Amino acid sequence: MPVLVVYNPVCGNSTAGAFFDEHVFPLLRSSSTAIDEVVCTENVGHAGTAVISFLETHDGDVTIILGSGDGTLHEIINALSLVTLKGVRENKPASPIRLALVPCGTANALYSSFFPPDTDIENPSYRLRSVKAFLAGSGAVPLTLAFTTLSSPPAPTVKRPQVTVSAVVTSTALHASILHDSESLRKEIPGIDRFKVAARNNITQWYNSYVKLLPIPSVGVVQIYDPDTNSFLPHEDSDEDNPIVDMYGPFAYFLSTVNVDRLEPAFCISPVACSIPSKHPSLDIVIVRPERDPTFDMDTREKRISFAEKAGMVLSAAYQAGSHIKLRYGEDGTIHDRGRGPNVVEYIRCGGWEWIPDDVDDKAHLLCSDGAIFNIEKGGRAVCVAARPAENTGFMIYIS
Ligand SMILES: Nc1ncnc2c1ncn2[C@@H]1O[C@H](COP(=O)(O)OP(=O)(O)OP(=O)(O)O)[C@@H](O)[C@H]1O
Repeated sequence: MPVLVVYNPVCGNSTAGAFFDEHVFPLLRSSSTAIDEVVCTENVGHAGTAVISFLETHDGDVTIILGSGDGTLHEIINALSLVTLKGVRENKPASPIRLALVPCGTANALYSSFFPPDTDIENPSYRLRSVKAFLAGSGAVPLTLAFTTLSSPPAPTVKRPQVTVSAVVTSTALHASILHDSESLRKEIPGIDRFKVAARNNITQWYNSYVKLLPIPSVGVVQIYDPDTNSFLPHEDSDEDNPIVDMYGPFAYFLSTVNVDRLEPAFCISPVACSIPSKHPSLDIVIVRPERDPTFDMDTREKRISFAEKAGMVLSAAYQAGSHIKLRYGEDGTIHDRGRGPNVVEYIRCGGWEWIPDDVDDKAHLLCSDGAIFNIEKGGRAVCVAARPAENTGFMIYIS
């Protein structure tokens, strides 16, 4: 099986090169694994072009040993989704790409979801688990992908919509604003603390949008998580005759995941994604709408400032093993982890969603796909749908 090594020297704290020299290459040498090519990425987009040219010159099922964060994998997936392969693969059926991940990025959401940390995340033996699974001939699990189409408003000349593919997260609202702002903090704060700084700067913001939740095709309805029974139930507004759920803002938080239950080793934002795995390709969505607060009366600056404390509690609880999904409002609007009041978080499992931002709300037009930021055109919309490529195609991750 052809083996390609790709690592990003500037991801995370810029130590991927040293980690490969000290740990990954010696491990591969000790197991006499033949490496066909090594690529140290030189610029944005290089990982995608390098993988395409490797595939066009090497036949058969390929393994990539990838030292990066989630963003570099995102680049590879998106580069491949845009090309028709030539060379040795011209007119050949697609074959799967198997990945051994080496976490070298800032957040490493995919790695820490497949390998929930039970030790120091800097420990080399923790970081080499996926490579060791590959060397041991273990199985690889297929990734579900989220395809988001960003459409322009209707116009006399039709513009081709933009498509982005996520393997981790597709979000709008607070999370998209955090990722948008945190990029400019990368040099100053190379670690995950830059996300916390960006969160503090955006926490009073609300986002006006109209949302449609689409059913999981094989299930027929949109589902909602019920903390009392720790299970998914049909959403009260979704049945087989009318499965689509209409939802109105303002939204404080709107984030969907595939494949992962966390976005950082300890930030378990969609905790049941892994503890109650979906049998079908689907998205887990975490939504916070301030209007569910029993004390909400109108959207004022004061209300946004006082609600920011509650939004902060939700995010803090996500760091406590994902306990935000159990939070409820008391009658006076205070938040508790018990009681019978409305759930603070609406935790949805569905086949897809549409986000149609209010024209006058600029920040509601931001969309994040695995850290890459997009702007939805005024009058346009974003439609995100989950899919799992057919067996023997797509991307697979070696796990132990
Ligand atoms: N030589 C390079 N110089 C500058 N940027 C690069 C280079 N090689 C790759 N990149 C870019 O680095 C960006 C960051 O990589 P990546 O997302 O993998 O790491 P991260 O952001 O630190 O981690 P995570 O996504 O897990 O938070 C990618 O968008 C990639 O295009």
